[in-house]
Amino acid sequence: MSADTLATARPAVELEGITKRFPGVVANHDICITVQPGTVHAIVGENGAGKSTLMKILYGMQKPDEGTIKINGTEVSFRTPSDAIEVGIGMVHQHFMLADNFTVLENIVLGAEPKRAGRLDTASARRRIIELAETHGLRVDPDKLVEDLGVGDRQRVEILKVLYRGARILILDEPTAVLVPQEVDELFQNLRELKAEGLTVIFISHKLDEVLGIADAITVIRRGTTVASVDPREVTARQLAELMVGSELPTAETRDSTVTDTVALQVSHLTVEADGHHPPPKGVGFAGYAARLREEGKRLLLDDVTFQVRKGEILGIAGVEGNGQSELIEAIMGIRPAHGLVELDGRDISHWSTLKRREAGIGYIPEDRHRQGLLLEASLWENRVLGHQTRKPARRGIWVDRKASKADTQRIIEAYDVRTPSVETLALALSGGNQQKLIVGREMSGDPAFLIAAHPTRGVDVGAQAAIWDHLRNARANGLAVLLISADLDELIGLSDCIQVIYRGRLVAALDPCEITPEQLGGYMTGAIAGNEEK
Ligand SMILES: Nc1ncnc2c1ncn2[C@@H]1O[C@H](COP(=O)(O)OP(=O)(O)OP(=O)(O)O)[C@@H](O)[C@H]1O
Repeated sequence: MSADTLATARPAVELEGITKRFPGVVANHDICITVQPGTVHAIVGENGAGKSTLMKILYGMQKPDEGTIKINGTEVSFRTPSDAIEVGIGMVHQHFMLADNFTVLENIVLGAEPKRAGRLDTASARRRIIELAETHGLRVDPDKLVEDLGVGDRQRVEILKVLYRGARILILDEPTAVLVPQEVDELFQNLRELKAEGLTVIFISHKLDEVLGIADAITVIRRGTTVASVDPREVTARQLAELMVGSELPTAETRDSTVTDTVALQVSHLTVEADGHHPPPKGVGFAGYAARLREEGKRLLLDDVTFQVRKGEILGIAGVEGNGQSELIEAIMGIRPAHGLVELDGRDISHWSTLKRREAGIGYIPEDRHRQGLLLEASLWENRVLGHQTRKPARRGIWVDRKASKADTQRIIEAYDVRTPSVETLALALSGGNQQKLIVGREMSGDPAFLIAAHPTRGVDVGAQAAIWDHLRNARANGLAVLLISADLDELIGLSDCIQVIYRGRLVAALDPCEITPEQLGGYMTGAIAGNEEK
């Protein structure tokens, strides 16, 4: 940009004195941020700092109580996201909002269809999508079904979708949380190209190394207000973390093995069919059944999975989302029928209900905290009891023991640093990271024998992440067996005693976390490096 244009270029976004209050909480207080056009601007802050609230205000989902918003120098007031889209703002949410059984083209135009004589003008939509994809280096095939796309491609479709609606300012909410390192590189390349085209990107992230790698400017929010605007060339990840948290961070771990010889969970020949569950014919055992189904041309979501987790061990499962990890968790929890054997402490639990499995001591941190982890309309203490109704502290005789449940919720709030006004607060009023901390605390309570931890620190800030890692390590040292599924490769490598890679429903490689780099792991996960058990 020449000095002249620099002098005349108006900021893409100016937020001045933004304040937003919720009952009992000031989520945003006097926030001031200026985002220059054609830049990538990162917003960082610990859980509950107020980032999402601010982005919702900028996208017209919430109204500020005070303050002004200017877009390209003009003051605006949004009532709904449509108003924000109208002036060129687009939002890519963390959880993709695409329809799986529609094509890329259909997903992109959905809700903004070009019509000719009252009918969908597919030809002009296709032309425009191809043109947008080429201009911004976002390669996708418009005719592919979304269900056949990998995570990185789906994200590109989401970005194209907002560009198609004319966005010049893009808000990305934790865009790298679900990507492997290679995909992160591609996304960043895309963002650089968007920038070169003069578009502005605002993005929220907890991964500070990545923020430093891509951002042109960084704003730090702490306890609802802007505490610093920093130049990424002038700070380290550690300094940035300390600015966020306002104190020093815990130091790195020691890696002493606590793995015992006692098997807590044994999974044998676990197999899940894509087109529903059909019990095997009489006389056919589990071993070899997957091979038989394969020969019959059946598509398998889980393909003959066998492994064990011993007491004191964390077994990590690495995989690009959609390679069978959800099916694996659901089969172990008894949510989804499967062929094969699941044994807990030597007992066959394959035919037990989910509730019975939980009562037998399986803790479960689910991957989707909104659908499976929390009742958003219920209070925190009621959520503490959820799924644990039949156990202490919830149960007294046939009644729920409210007093004990509330006291235990308070204990979790303190031990896991859940930021909330009280145990009576509704779960929906907590920030995403604080909801996650509550679930982790609940599932670690009551001495589980075996814990499934799916993305245990997704969406939590660096301080809380270190605390959750500590809790997991301590529990492991006390004999807990953990199955850790995570998209965060540093987390997998840092916590696991062994890492298994899942690819197209199969366990294809067993790796030593002390010897593997995130890049190599990413290679196995995407199939670029062939595993040793390919059939
Ligand atoms: N609808 C709501 N009702 C009441 N309080 C809310 C609501 N939404 C957010 N809050 C509160 O506002 C504060 C800021 O939350 P926000 O979700 O903006 O944080 P965040 O920085 O995005 O956190 P995270 O990194 O955990 O997602 C929190 O204390 C939260 O509990």
